Amino acid sequence: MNNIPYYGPDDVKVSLKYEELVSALELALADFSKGPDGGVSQPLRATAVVTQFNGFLAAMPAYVQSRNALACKLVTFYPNNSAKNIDTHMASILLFDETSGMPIAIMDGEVITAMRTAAVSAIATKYLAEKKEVLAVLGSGVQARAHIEAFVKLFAIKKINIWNHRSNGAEQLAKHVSASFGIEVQVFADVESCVVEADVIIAATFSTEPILKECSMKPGVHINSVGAPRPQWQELSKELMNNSVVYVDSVVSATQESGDVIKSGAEIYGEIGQVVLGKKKAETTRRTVFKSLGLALEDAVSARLVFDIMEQKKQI
Ligand SMILES: NC(=O)C1=CN([C@@H]2O[C@H](COP(=O)(O)OP(=O)(O)OC[C@H]3O[C@@H](n4cnc5c(N)ncnc54)[C@H](O)[C@@H]3O)[C@@H](O)[C@H]2O)C=CC1
Ligand SMILES: O=C(O)C1=NCCCC1
Repeated sequence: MNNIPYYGPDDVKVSLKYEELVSALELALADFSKGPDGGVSQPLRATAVVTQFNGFLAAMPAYVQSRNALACKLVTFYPNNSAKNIDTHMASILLFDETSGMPIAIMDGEVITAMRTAAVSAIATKYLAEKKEVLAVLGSGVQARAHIEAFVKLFAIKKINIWNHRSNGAEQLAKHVSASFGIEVQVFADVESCVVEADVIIAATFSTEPILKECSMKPGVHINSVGAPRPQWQELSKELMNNSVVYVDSVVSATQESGDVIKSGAEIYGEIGQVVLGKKKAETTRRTVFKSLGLALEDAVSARLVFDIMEQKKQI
């Protein structure tokens, strides 16, 4: 592993553009949902649990043939870090040459994790949301911010509603959004008022209990839920899950990792890759939930994009 390049968070930020990420990930998710013929190899992530510190270390390897992307992300998530002002997620990605297995780059995985998760929610939203003007965001951390940045870039968002269980987090995010994008932003003290007029809802919290429950929502509202990535954790209620058409990134991941799916017993209608392929209907008039667990293939494709762009820059 001598002399392989390291790409830090700033390199990743300048390399990745949401439009390009969405196109690349849409095709890779479709490849994944083709099954064995799709050229994607991705085992369920292996997670070590550090019980006494409420911490997790996950290994996420994947190969995506159509993108020449072979990589493994190592990611820790420690929900209690926020009280200590330390990042709750830390990640590194090792990229390999697919022909020889030789490591070719190591890079920051935190920016990639934020951007690719938001990009995948945007793909689900593109297909499943009838309207995309009013966005309700539950949570005010890294994912909430990345989702707002991606959605403002990709859709004609007119208003953003924010709720967080600690109101100062929501206030801070609202200030950032208003200063950066000049869009109307409102902070809400309760989830119900935050979501009532929304076309699209993002749930991106570290909650382990349902925070979004049955309440007054637009009939065709689309919900992206990216939190609750453990089998015992939930951020959506059982009733909400059972009264929605549920799409996932991976049936294997959702049925083994998602408390929202496992504890509700809700039926999964299909994978978002099957929607991209036209094999499952994109429901837009009924309420839809996209349950995202996060897939290693998303990291591999993103890391390969960063590598190719950084290599091109060296040639100039
Ligand atoms: N689906 C995917 O691909 C990915 C999912 N995630 C998950 O998304 C969620 C958010 O991640 P980040 O924004 O990076 O984390 P973060 O630590 O930056 O933000 C967490 C947010 O949840 C809030 N929160 C904490 N405890 C809560 C509680 N008990 N009830 C309600 N809200 C609470 C915090 O105030 C904060 O707004 C986490 O569950 C994380 O593991 C993270 C990366 C990728
Ligand atoms: O996909 C990821 O990366 C993660 N997903 C959920 C937990 C934290 C990391």
